[in-house]
Amino acid sequence: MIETDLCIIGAGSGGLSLAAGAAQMGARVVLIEGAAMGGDCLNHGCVPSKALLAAAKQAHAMTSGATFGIAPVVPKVDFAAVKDHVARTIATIAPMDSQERFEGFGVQVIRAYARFTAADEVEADGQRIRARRFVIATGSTAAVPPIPGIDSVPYLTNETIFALRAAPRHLIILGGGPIGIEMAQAHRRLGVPVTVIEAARALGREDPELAAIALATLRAEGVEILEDAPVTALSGEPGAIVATLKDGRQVEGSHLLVATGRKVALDRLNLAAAGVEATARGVTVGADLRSVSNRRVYAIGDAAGGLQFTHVAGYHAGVVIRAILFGLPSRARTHHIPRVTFCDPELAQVGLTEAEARAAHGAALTVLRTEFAHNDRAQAEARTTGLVKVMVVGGRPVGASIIGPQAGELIGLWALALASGLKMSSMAGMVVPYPTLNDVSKRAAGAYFSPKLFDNPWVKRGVRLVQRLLP
Ligand SMILES: Cc1cc2nc3c(=O)[nH]c(=O)nc-3n(C[C@H](O)[C@H](O)[C@H](O)COP(=O)(O)OP(=O)(O)OC[C@H]3O[C@@H](n4cnc5c(N)ncnc54)[C@H](O)[C@@H]3O)c2cc1C
Ligand SMILES: NC(=O)c1ccc[n+]([C@@H]2O[C@H](COP(=O)([O-])OP(=O)(O)OC[C@H]3O[C@@H](n4cnc5c(N)ncnc54)[C@H](O)[C@@H]3O)[C@@H](O)[C@H]2O)c1
Repeated sequence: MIETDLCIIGAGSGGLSLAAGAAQMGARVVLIEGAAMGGDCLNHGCVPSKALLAAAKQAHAMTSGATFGIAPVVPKVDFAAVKDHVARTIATIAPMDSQERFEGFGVQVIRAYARFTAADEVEADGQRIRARRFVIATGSTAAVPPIPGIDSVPYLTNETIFALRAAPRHLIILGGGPIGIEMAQAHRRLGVPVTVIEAARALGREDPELAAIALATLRAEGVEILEDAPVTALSGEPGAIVATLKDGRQVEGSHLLVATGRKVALDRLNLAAAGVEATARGVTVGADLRSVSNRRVYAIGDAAGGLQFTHVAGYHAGVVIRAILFGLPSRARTHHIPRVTFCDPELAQVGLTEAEARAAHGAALTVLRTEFAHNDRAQAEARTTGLVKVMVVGGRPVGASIIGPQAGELIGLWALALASGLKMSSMAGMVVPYPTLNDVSKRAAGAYFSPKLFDNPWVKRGVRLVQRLLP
């Protein structure tokens, strides 16, 4: 029997952040991981997908230099070597998440799947762990839709696609969410024919105007994206898979990637033994991320049933650490959480989209827009596709949407503004270096004040009066 202050189940983005913080601040911590240290993000998610996208971007650059006077060439893609780059990236980052590093912090790491045996006890690898507090940080896995025939055809998920060493002859991707869209563009740029089949609207959570720009770019690069196209049956054999759509159309491909959303990983936990309530979305928690039915238990990251991002899992770790270590009240908020789909151009959002802001604030809403085409750096780099939209209520931003080069970097400024409740005057008053892409954000903020300054007869009268009086 191990007695400890804090037992964390799952050594992914959330569990690792919490374990490192709690142990370094003096708590006795047991961390239990059933598979690879680092969880989805490192092994099957963010890291491999961004490494693959980077290789794809390099390939694309070779085909798109004509504007600069550089003759396009068809890149020779060594698919296995691309995968070596992906594997190397994971291996280089892995020591940060390793068992040894965490043991160095004083964390007791157990490599096995954990299950609750009582309200205050879990079992893993034959050991019983009793703790003052438990944190469920078990993440999620690919949700596989119950399409007739799906069990009779081989399919890939995020856990298997990065291990493919040979380029698919034709990749069918089921689902046009962030995973589907990122994987579609990455594979297409590496020379793979790709068809995305989306049951509803691709990038359906994003501002439709911005999503349309991303989808148009993918289509122009040769990705076939079928929307409102539910699949009614899957058939075929390895290397020749057929998806039959509701309207009777058939799509044939060599490989099938299922990217239709996530299922929280709670099955192995035997939650009933601990009286921890959960739904298909995740552990039932309040804003404090504490189980509503067992106050010893918290849930963070994907398992908490909300936004599913690595930075959210890390943020959740910070929220619960306050309560668990210091007994202080703390609540997770969402209004300042950014998200990025790392297609090219990148698509980034923080706070409310235009439609959400209009529904919430009606006539009090002002929407500001600036296009990358008005940005000198974007012009110099011939990367002018995209725009920034800022939703403003009462002189403060309530949301920002960006599609364009480095949107994922640019959204950080607006995430800070929303988190800190900054006014538009602070954003407009900021001095950014010239020429940088960040000037699009400053320009958008400036647009909030331009009509008040430039189209205002009182300002003009005031200036004329002062000019008459000044010596
Ligand atoms: C392809 C893909 C790309 C993504 N890209 C991004 C991105 O660019 N940016 C971003 O912010 N997010 C991205 N995400 C989402 C991100 O990976 C997740 O939101 C994040 O990993 C969640 O962290 P977590 O700690 O909740 O869970 P995870 O990181 O999944 O960790 C959970 C861990 O718990 C372990 N576990 C499960 N059950 C048990 C048990 N009973 N006992 C012991 N251990 C257990 C698992 O083995 C796993 O290691 C991506 C996801 C995918 C699939
Ligand atoms: N860049 C990032 O931050 C990033 C990248 C990838 C994933 N993620 C995280 O992982 C989560 C999961 O990503 P995802 O893309 O798998 O899920 P998702 O839920 O975001 O999108 C799934 C898409 O599949 C569609 N779909 C559902 N069932 C279908 C079916 N039977 N046939 C065809 N289409 C179907 C849905 O309409 C939806 O558009 C994301 O929501 C996000 O939180 C983040």
